[in-house]
Amino acid sequence: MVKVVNHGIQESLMNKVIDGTQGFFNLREEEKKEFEGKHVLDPIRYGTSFNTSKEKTFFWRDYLKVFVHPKFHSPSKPDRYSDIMWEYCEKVRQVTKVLLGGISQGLGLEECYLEKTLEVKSGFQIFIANYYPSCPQPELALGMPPHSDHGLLTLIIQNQVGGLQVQHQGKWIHVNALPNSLLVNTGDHLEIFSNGKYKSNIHKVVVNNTSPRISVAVAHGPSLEAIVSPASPLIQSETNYTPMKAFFLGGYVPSEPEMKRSVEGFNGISFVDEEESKDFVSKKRKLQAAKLKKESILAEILFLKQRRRYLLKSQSSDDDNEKNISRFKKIFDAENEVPKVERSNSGYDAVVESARPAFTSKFNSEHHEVGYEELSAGVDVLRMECVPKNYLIDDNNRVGKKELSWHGQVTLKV
Ligand SMILES: O=C(O)CCC(=O)C(=O)O
Ligand SMILES: [Fe+2]
Repeated sequence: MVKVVNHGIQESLMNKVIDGTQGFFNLREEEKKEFEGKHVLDPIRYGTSFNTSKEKTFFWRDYLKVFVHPKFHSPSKPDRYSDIMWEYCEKVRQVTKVLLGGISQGLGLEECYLEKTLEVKSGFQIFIANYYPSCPQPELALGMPPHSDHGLLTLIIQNQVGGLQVQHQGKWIHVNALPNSLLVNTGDHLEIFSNGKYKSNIHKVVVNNTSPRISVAVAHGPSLEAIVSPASPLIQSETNYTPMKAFFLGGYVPSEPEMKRSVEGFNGISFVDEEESKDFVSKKRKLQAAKLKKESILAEILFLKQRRRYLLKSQSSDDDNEKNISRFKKIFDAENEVPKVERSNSGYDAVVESARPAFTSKFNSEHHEVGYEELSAGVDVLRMECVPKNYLIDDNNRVGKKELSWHGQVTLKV
């Protein structure tokens, strides 16, 4: 983690971002609920982190996550928040570009090497506003569990209340932010790209019982199209990092350890909680299996079509062949089925277009990235099946449904 000062972003703008964020979390519950995304890929998601299923620690945080690049989204409330977000995200992206240039040079590469290789210009930028209410029993809760961030660099500002801690040599160090500074976390993609020279830092957030804390973390990553591998000049004969897809939702399912790491990272920049991730991956696996099945059926159909053509051509008077032909005819008079399948596939992108999240260039038509039909299909399926998961501890410390903004209602029990 580093602290950046003299970054050129006006203090007044940073204050407006924090005030606007406070304004957002101050909205009435029904108003905020308008932005309560249903699925991890929704471009705007307001929600609450609350996980009691396994751990005995409670996560004490509300959040708003917005995909702001390559396509800009923002909540329509409170007034002017959108403009402020836009201005801040532009500025913070410029700072990130400069930092990445410096990092690239620090690795002995050309200044633009990292930016070009990882297609950062069309990379993702996610605005994550965190609200940690003061907590009656802070020793039993965490704002955010230990994690590393998933992308390249996450730039954080906060109101005057501390709580961020970084792990250093096995110990948790409290981060004292300098006034008007940006706190910068190095992410997993940077660790891979630098072949381990820049480690992604592990951090967590603790809460307190006096003042609510607000932080705004803006995460920056490569184009989701990019395969993140160690920069070739940094590759050594041994101990190389394994390349990974910038975003595993883009058509490939991660291995268990990768999944674990990604989930940790995702918690960090708060894409998903663990259950949601696992659920997503298991659905994606099923979809991939279904896709394979569909492909093999289509291949079989193609083969039978050719065979039919061949048999028709040969015009054999042979009885057996007659029988075969009429059998094939029967099958392929149901040939209409085939164009239907094909039609629905080729139309997929259009159908799902409106549901596409903008953060992922893969799904973003403006960036001409189409064809991830199984993911698109996954999005659709998940949209239908995904139920928001908000929980409340009842008096017997069981877990059940809960409304958002639960902090006031909940008694902590371990
Ligand atoms: O609230 C903070 O200071 C840190 C937030 C964070 O770690 C994250 O959003 O990944
Ligand atoms: Fe983080």
